[in-house]
Amino acid sequence: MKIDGSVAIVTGGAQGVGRGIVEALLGKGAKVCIADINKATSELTVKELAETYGDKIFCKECDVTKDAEIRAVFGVVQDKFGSRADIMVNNAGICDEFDFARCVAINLEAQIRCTHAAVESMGVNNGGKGGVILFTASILGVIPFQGAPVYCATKHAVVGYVRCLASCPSYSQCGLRFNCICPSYVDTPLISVAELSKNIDAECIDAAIEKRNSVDLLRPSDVGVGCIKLIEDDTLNGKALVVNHGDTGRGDVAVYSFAEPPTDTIKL
Ligand SMILES: NC(=O)c1ccc[n+]([C@@H]2O[C@H](COP(=O)([O-])OP(=O)(O)OC[C@H]3O[C@@H](n4cnc5c(N)ncnc54)[C@H](O)[C@@H]3O)[C@@H](O)[C@H]2O)c1
Ligand SMILES: CCCCC/C=C\C=C\[C@H](O)C/C=C\C/C=C\CCCC(=O)O
Repeated sequence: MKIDGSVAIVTGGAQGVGRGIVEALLGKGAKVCIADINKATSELTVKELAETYGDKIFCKECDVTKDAEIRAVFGVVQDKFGSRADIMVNNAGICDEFDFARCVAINLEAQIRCTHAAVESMGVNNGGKGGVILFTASILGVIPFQGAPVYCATKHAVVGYVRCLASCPSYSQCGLRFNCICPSYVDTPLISVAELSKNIDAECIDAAIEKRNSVDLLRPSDVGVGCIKLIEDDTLNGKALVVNHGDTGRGDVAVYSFAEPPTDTIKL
């Protein structure tokens, strides 16, 4: 699909990976709404980006765990840009093994809530134009990591959800595609503040910390490049695109054992 002139919503777009995706979309000519729970950071980001992109960027405070707030975003976007959304990026996420219910609520349940609202607004059966619904999963959606089993489970679930929706003919008939991006370590606060499980395997956590400290972290803009590919290429549906440095450091990458491999790898 052509991004220039399109309308996009990015949840969790105030900072980190989401901001990288927002900037990639703006750079391709999209008009973008940041839907984020953090009003102050959202407004600061909009202020910075508006210097280049003017009124093509705005924000709407939104807690993605609340249906009414999600639906309000779609309404405000239509009012502001005079057109329904063409691109929805379900990106907001946390890593908290202790408050695991919140981790599931944000990383999985909210992705489903946002998708229901997006399908309603974007589906051609409902007067929408069709488009692309993207998810920020993680490399931990396709490989295990003992330090964060709940986080890993939510990300595996997102990959499964995307594959199901993409293989459903009625969604294709509504003009909708579904893909997810699966980054390895990205340089954002999340990988510093992640609340990892301390009980499962300390050695694995130590190994992960060592790995994180030894690799060049991805930049949010690297993830943006992957998202643009997943949006622009109309043949991509139900894909889980791993973004890493070409080496996960493991020999047992589970995704390759899928019956129909859904994953492509791009080397940066
Ligand atoms: N950083 C990494 O290494 C990495 C790797 C792979 C995937 N991811 C995924 O990328 C996504 C973004 O993570 P990040 O690294 O940019 O983290 P981050 O903490 O820098 O940013 C997360 C953003 O989501 C927002 N957010 C949190 N809860 C929300 C809610 N309930 N409603 C609306 N917005 C909410 C925050 O305000 C923040 O702006 C997450 O889904 C994460 O799992 C991150
Ligand atoms: C020591 C810090 C680890 C923080 C991990 C917590 C959250 C991770 C979020 C991202 O979605 C994934 C980022 C990196 C993947 C982490 C470990 C897997 C290691 C796989 C490998 O060997 O490359």
